[in-house]
Formats: sequence, C-alpha cells, structure tokens
Amino acid sequence: MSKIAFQDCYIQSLSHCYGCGKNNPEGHQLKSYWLDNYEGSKTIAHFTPKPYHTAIPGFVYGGLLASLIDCHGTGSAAAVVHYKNNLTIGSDPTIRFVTAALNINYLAPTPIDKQLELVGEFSQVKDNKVIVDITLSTNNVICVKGEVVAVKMPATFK
Ligand SMILES: CCCCCCCCCCCCCCCC(=O)SCCNC(=O)CCNC(=O)[C@H](O)C(C)(C)COP(=O)(O)OP(=O)(O)OC[C@H]1O[C@@H](n2cnc3c(N)ncnc32)[C@H](O)[C@@H]1OP(=O)(O)O
Repeated sequence: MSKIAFQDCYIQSLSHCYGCGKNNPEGHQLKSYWLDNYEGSKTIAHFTPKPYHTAIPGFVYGGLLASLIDCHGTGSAAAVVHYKNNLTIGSDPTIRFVTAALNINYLAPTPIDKQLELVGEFSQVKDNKVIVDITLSTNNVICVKGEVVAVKMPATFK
C-alpha cells in the first residue's frame, strides 16, 4: 500500500468533501491508496463504521456505504489519470473528478462491527471520464458492489 492517501494530496480548496476531505472534521475522511503490487490498476480503502451509522441494529446504513464507494471512485479516478499521464497527484494544474453517475447494488447486509474494505478496478479510463467498479467487503464477503462514473471536474466548480 502506498503511504500517502490520494485524498491527502488534494489541494486545500478541494479538501472539504464530506466523504473524503481531510479538511472536513465532521466528514468520513476516507483514504484511498493503490493496492500493493497493483499500482495503476487497483485501489483500496478501509473504513470502520461508528455505532451511529446504523440502518437496522447491527448493520450499516446503505447511504453511508454509497458515500464511501462514491469517494473511493472519484479518488481512484483522479489517481489513475495522474498515473497514466505520469503526473503527481496534487501537482498543478489540478485534475479532479466529480461523480456523474453512481450505481449501487446491496448484495448482503453489512455488519457494523467490522472494518470495511473497498477495492476499485477500472473498466474505462479516459482523460475526461473514468468508470470504476468497486466492491465493499467485510471478512472477504462482498456486501456491496458499485459503479462510479467519474467525470473531470468542470472549471465552473472552482
Ligand atoms: C457540489 C459538489 C462540489 C464538488 C467540488 C469538486 C471537489 C472535487 C474534490 C472532491 C472530490 C470528492 C468528490 C466526491 C464525489 C462528489 O460528491 S462530486 C458532487 C456530485 N456530483 C456533481 O455535483 C456533478 C454535477 N454534474 C456535473 O457537473 C456535470 O453534469 C458533469 C458530471 C461534470 C458532466 O458534465 P458534462 O458537461 O455533461 O460532461 P461532458 O463533457 O458532456 O461528458 C463527459 C463524459 O461523461 C459522460 N457523462 C456525463 N454525464 C454523465 C452521466 N450522468 N452518466 C454517465 N455518463 C455521463 C459523457 O457521456 C461523456 O462521456 P464520453 O463521451 O467522453 O465517453
């Protein structure tokens, strides 16, 4: 696993995201990395739910799971486009991605007392659009699958 999370390389002005911004103390502060030995092709993140992330007692709220997949997807998209172009994340000019579409399938209830593992793989990589397929597992059981269509952040967001 690489040592510095993708999201920790974002410039300060793009570090307020509720799901992954390092400057949002109320947020989830998700951290995504290249999976060991898969730099450029697979990404990983971990998250441990809090007791208040409950849907039904004992199980995680699906909206939180969608949010984690969303941010792992947009972070992975930024990382792969930098990688493909031999750029360092956080270098100028900033290349960031926003969510255009998010498709989530809940396959099994997600236990709230376990660490969650998200793994991302790319089904399409273009400079302006990346599609990331993500699994969310606990104890090697896939509970959720998601597809994130991430599109390069338009200048109007800045
Ligand atoms: C308020 C938020 C502030 C965010 C500040 C940025 C902060 C960054 C750092 C933080 C990172 C964390 C981020 C977390 C994730 C979010 O929560 S982001 C917030 C939620 N997302 C949004 O608010 C996005 C709102 N939508 C938009 O701004 C525009 O619709 C989009 C998504 C940029 C697309 O703009 P567009 O002009 O339609 O794009 P366009 O150039 O026509 O299309 C480009 C490609 O995308 C495809 N595409 C476009 N839309 C779609 C779609 N809905 N479905 C499928 N494909 C699509 C097109 O078909 C095209 O594909 P190709 O032909 O190239 O293969």
